[in-house]
Amino acid sequence: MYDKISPCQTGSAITYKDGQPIVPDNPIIPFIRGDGTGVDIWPAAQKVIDSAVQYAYGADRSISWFKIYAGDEACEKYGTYQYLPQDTLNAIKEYGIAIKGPLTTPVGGGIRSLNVALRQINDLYACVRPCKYYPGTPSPHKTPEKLDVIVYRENTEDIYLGIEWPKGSEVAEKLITLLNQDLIPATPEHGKKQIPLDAGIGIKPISKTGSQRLVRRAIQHALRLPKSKQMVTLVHKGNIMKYTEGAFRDWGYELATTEFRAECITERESWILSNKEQNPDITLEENARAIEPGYDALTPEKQAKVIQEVENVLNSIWDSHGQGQWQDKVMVNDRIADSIFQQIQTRPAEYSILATMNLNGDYLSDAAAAMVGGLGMGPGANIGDTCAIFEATHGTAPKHAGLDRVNPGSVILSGVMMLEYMGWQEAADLIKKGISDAIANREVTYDLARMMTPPVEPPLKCSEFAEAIIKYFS
Ligand SMILES: NC(=O)C1=CN([C@@H]2O[C@H](COP(=O)(O)OP(=O)(O)OC[C@H]3O[C@@H](n4cnc5c(N)ncnc54)[C@H](OP(=O)(O)O)[C@@H]3O)[C@@H](O)[C@H]2O)C=CC1
Ligand SMILES: O=C(O)CCC(=O)C(=O)O
Ligand SMILES: [Mg+2]
Repeated sequence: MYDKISPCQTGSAITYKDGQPIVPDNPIIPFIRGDGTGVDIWPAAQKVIDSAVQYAYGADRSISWFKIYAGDEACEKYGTYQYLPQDTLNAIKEYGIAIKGPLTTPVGGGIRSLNVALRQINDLYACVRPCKYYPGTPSPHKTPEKLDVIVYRENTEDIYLGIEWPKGSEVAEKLITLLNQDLIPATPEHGKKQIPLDAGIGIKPISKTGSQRLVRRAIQHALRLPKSKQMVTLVHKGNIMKYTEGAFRDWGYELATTEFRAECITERESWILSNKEQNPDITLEENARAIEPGYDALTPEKQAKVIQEVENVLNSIWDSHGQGQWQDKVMVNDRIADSIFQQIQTRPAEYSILATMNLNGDYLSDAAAAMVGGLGMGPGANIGDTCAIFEATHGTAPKHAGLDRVNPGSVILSGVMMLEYMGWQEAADLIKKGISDAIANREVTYDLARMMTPPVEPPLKCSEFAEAIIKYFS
């Protein structure tokens, strides 16, 4: 089954039942070291994870690491341009869970992202990136402790599908001509718009299936959170991209109010119900006016639609969700993407799970990580129904590569997510304690050291930070 690698002699594979991993006491877990700073970070992360498992379970549990290859290391082993060998794909499929360091993607030409390819090939449709504050972490934000969000990023479609053509290529010109001469004129809403002939063209598919399976996972996750954090915000730019990003929002609400009807309340429904709770005699029209800004300026048809919406909500969920019962449900709301970037800064405590499409999620997860200490503290998981790959939010940070200086925290925290996913909570908790204590004692790498007051000098090396975390297990 494998060409140039040999699976571990001890241990067995993680399997899946109904989307949940079944984890033996000695799982074989494939790992990709990664390019750039992967050479520094991965050994540090592996050491911390192994120490935590050993400390928590003694001889009862251990991980058998299976080294697999991608990126530069794969080309060295498998030959030129062999960035993602079949061996690697086979191992991930066979063993069900993998963890990886970052992999380089060139800008402009060159290979397409290996990171994205791994997600698409394994159908890891939910990219889960928690951004939570560890006390003592320096932050550019005044109240970083108020931010505790999880970005749920759709991971398989959107422009990351990589279907695009460069300016001047035969297909781009053909497509532009077809659009300009045929499809755009045949669509009245597009008027006389035309695409410049010297445009590159990219395709942004957002499907109902892809959107709803992501939102489904986000709602399921919200249901496992404490009541005060049971919120899912659908983040989109649906005012501009109506049939892709706008549709994502609509499909999200549709799912919440059908499949999760008993468990969810939308923000608008909550306004309708609470208006009636505060004033049992409120008319449908008064209620409609209260929930719809600019109601009086609407056409009679649009006003009738809002009134109908109020009536439908009261008829369908007053008994199950009214009289305050909605306050115990998962709150599903939506925000326009540009606005959420300022909302997490100005009103961080009001958000919990941010469910969004691929590009928005990519941007948002870096921005949210910055608020709680930077990319050195941003873990992530790519989750599907029969496979999961854990990796940091950050990339290869090439200027720091090989210097033993970057923060391994993101990959270590991705390891924490992996341990939690495996149900090895004791080991995960030990690492979280180790990180908290190391930061509280100002034992940190350069990125956190430079933001502390006074700055920590000299900062710990990458490998020393791992040692410090392990030291604080006891
Ligand atoms: N999943 C993946 O594997 C990803 C891969 N990439 C790829 O990585 C490459 C480099 O991308 P780039 O845009 O530079 O983004 P990076 O995330 O690699 O780095 C940007 C900056 O973030 C900070 N940073 C990143 N990692 C750490 C860390 N572990 N500890 C402390 N600070 C850190 C550094 O800031 P400073 O220098 O200011 O201290 C660094 O210069 C590209 O090829 C990109 O495609 C990008 C994202 C994800
Ligand atoms: O694949 C890459 O090179 C970049 C991906 C990325 O930025 C991300 O997944 O956050
Ligand atoms: Mg990114």
